[in-house]
Amino acid sequence: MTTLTLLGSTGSIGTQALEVVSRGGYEVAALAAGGGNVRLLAEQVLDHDVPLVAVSRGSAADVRDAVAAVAAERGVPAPGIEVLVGEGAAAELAGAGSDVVLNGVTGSVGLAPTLAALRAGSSLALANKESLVVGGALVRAARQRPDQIVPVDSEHSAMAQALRSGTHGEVARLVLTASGGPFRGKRREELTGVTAAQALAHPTWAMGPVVTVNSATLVNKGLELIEAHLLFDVAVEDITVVVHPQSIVHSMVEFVDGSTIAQASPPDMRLPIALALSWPARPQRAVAPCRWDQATSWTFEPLDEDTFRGVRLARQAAAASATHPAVLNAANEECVAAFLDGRLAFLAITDILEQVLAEHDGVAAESLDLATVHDAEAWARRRARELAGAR
Ligand SMILES: NC(=O)C1=CN([C@@H]2O[C@H](COP(=O)(O)OP(=O)(O)OC[C@H]3O[C@@H](n4cnc5c(N)ncnc54)[C@H](OP(=O)(O)O)[C@@H]3O)[C@@H](O)[C@H]2O)C=CC1
Ligand SMILES: CC(=O)[C@@H](O)[C@H](O)COP(=O)(O)O
Ligand SMILES: [Mn+2]
Repeated sequence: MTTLTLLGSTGSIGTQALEVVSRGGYEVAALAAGGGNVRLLAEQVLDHDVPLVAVSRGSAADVRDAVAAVAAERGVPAPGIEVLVGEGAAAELAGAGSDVVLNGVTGSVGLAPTLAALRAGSSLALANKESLVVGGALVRAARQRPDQIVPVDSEHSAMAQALRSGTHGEVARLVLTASGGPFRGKRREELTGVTAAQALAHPTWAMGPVVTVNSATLVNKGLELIEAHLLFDVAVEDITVVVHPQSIVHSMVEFVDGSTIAQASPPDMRLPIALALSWPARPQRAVAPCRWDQATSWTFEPLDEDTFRGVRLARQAAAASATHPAVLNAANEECVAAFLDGRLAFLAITDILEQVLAEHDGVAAESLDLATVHDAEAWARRRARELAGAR
């Protein structure tokens, strides 16, 4: 049995990971969540017989009471569980050592658990792209072996699979596909008054709110561009973004001989999750493969970078300094929270990111440490809040 520590268990990635786990072969050693949904967490504890739980907010009593309530409803005795509480609790779990740690937390709060899992020697199934983007060279340096980080993000899972077709020196470029989000085809002036509900209506994926808004601004694709650069050691100039509205080709690798290798499957995160858990082996049970007995068409189109500036901003951040990517992400987290609260207009998100990036005094890679990253993030969050408040 492979032991699994699952961070962000109550979210979109977390719940789908537990569906994969239910197919067998894994022992869930520990679960971490924010504490916003202790009822679901308690159900997961009982469903998967989990002895250890962490929550960043709330109390151990809240979790134990919820477990006792669910156990009573099911007519079973409440299991004794260990509960860790606080902002450092997820990292403590990640550092305790499991065969695999799946980081499915949202936001740069995932950085400490990512570093802890790598230092503990666990295989890190990484959905939390923010930790890699923010930590950059620090995360890469924490790896104890080159393949210790296994991507869960659908595009990077696709690239990792396609990269098996050649050597690093044979790669001409990575082709990162984007759905285009709910506003694909719209011009900038048509996006002035769009609401959070409209931005949350993703055309192909059902995901948590932050990554869904990031898909709408194309900031998700910008973060994924930096993620691909860091994971696969390919220059950002050699990564092309192409819009593929069907979300079936999850990304591609073009090799020096002109061959392009693509990975295709219907938009269902259970496949990249299952693959990340069993990597480098393939899961033995298929997750919803493509139907080849029905007419279908896949289309590809260039990204309108003047309307959707998330990718361009990420390219600028990656080129500017070692801390600009962390600043981009931190400012974006603040702007997305304000947008979801109805305090900020959709178009203002990338306007503010552009300004915060331009104002940041970057730090060179040689001087990068965790404190520097945290300082840069704290500055970016303050500045983004000021700019959002002034609008
Ligand atoms: N959803 C998807 O299909 C995809 C997601 N990703 C990436 O995966 C990550 C997770 O996304 P998604 O599942 O959509 O997000 P959700 O918002 O659905 O879930 C986030 C999870 O993180 C938990 N959490 C929040 N803060 C903390 C904390 N401090 N410590 C521990 N757990 C915490 C939440 O707990 P609580 O419920 O208690 O608040 C919840 O379980 C993101 O980085 C996203 O970009 C990548 C590709 C696809
Ligand atoms: C499922 C997944 O990996 C998401 O990150 C997805 O990429 C979002 O879709 P977009 O292509 O619209 O950003
Ligand atoms: Mn993705």
